[in-house]
Amino acid sequence: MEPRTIQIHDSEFSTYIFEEEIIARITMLAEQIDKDYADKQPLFLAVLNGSFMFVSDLLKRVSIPCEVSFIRLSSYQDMHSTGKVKEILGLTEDIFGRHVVILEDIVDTGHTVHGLLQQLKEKSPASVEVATLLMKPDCLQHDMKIKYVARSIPNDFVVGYGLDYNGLGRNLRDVYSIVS
Ligand SMILES: O=P(O)(O)OC[C@H]1O[C@H](OP(=O)(O)OP(=O)(O)O)[C@H](O)[C@@H]1O
Ligand SMILES: Nc1nc2[nH]cnc2c(=O)[nH]1
Repeated sequence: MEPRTIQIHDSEFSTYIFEEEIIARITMLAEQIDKDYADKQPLFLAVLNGSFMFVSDLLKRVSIPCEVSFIRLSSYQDMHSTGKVKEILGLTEDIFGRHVVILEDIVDTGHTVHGLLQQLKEKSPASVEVATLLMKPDCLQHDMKIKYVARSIPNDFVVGYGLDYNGLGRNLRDVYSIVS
């Protein structure tokens, strides 16, 4: 496949993970989830916005009975200045006793997923795991295990396949990495 370079806002990006590889990796992830969650009827919780393409391509390939729901996380400053805390918006399901799988496009510092895991665990699910398209292991700032990772990447800013740069780039079929 021919590499392509694009401009988004003030920055240049180059093709990094092509659609074919993305789909192949997602297919493997779906097979693993099918095995691990057979007879468990998991509830997939997709974290918007960035996860929308990943969620669509993953769940088309998951064949066990399952449910899916979409949540957003609103950021606000904690009163005690411990950093950003994120409140879950749109979680209407009762997750008590359920097998929950969080779906993310990327785990970078891990702040988002870590905060979400803490809040979900307070609601006593039977289990909670995370499935992410991309992960930057060198950036992770929390001691946590991400069970399902389609692709690990270095610490470079990426766009495409749901991920944006200041609002643009989510519609790209491939993942692009920053050049300059
Ligand atoms: O591991 P972290 O450092 O917390 O970064 C990962 C988060 O960043 C992105 O979301 P963003 O807040 O950009 O919102 P979006 O999904 O609407 O683009 C991504 O979708 C993850 O939720
Ligand atoms: N678009 C985008 N969003 C992110 N959120 C956390 N890391 C990233 C990244 O590399 N790209």
